[in-house]
Amino acid sequence: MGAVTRPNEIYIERLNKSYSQQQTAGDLHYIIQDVDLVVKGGEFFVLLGPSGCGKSTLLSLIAGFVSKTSGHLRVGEKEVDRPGQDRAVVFQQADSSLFPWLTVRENVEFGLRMKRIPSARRKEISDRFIGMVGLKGHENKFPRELSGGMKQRVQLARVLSNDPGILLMDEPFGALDAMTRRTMQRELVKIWQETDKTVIFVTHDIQEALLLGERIGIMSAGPSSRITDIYEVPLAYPRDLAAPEFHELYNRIQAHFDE
Ligand SMILES: Nc1ncnc2c1ncn2[C@@H]1O[C@H](COP(=O)(O)OP(=O)(O)OP(=O)(O)O)[C@@H](O)[C@H]1O
Repeated sequence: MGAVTRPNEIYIERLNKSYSQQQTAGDLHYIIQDVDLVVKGGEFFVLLGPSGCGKSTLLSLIAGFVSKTSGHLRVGEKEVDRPGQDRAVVFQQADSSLFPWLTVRENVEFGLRMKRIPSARRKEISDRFIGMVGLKGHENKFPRELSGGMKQRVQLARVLSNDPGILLMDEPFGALDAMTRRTMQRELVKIWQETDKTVIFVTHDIQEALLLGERIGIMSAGPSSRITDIYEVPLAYPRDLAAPEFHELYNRIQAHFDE
């Protein structure tokens, strides 16, 4: 018997995606081609690659938003063919995912309300995650009254309150100013350490990848993009930007993109 698969483990083998039904194997019009990847349950994995290489496409495949052309894609024991409550996506722009007519608390509790969780329990859960993302005291504000960083925190609290085993994050801090971005990166690491979720985090920023990931998968430029290399990051959290090991890894990864 093989090892027991955790429900928040992701298994990808020879995964292909083409947006045209007419494409056949070997055709250069695949967006991603022959992607192999296993992400362990509870792991923080970063997908790093140049703009347009297919990072969001791979994330959307894992989310079940788009269907694969061929290959295997499993979450736990199940082949992915649609979105599921075991996976949640955090997008770059919180605006498109928050309801402007609901307060911070109502936005965070939205999924719980849909699941008909009683209000006392909803409040307990939303209090926990609003606190965790540092929004205590802002519960009754509407999205229009919040900064970009605060909206992104609401999005994260809402996703966490639904308790998915897997967080799929598509450049979630890309639109934030540098200082807010650093704070959010630190807090995300803390939240991940507290909740044992699997995180797949998409970025094209090497420094961000090195601050966050236990492993970093490098995607080649598209079309027919693949994960060409995987780096282990053997540095303790919180990561020290000034450490020589950090610079050394940064330079090795940068070299991929200079070729
Ligand atoms: N619905 C679609 N139909 C056709 N082509 C698409 C579709 N969605 C994405 N693509 C193409 O797939 C390729 C990869 O796009 P994707 O958004 O996955 O890249 P990315 O690495 O996330 O880029 P970025 O870092 O700029 O967000 C691009 O060439 C894009 O034009």
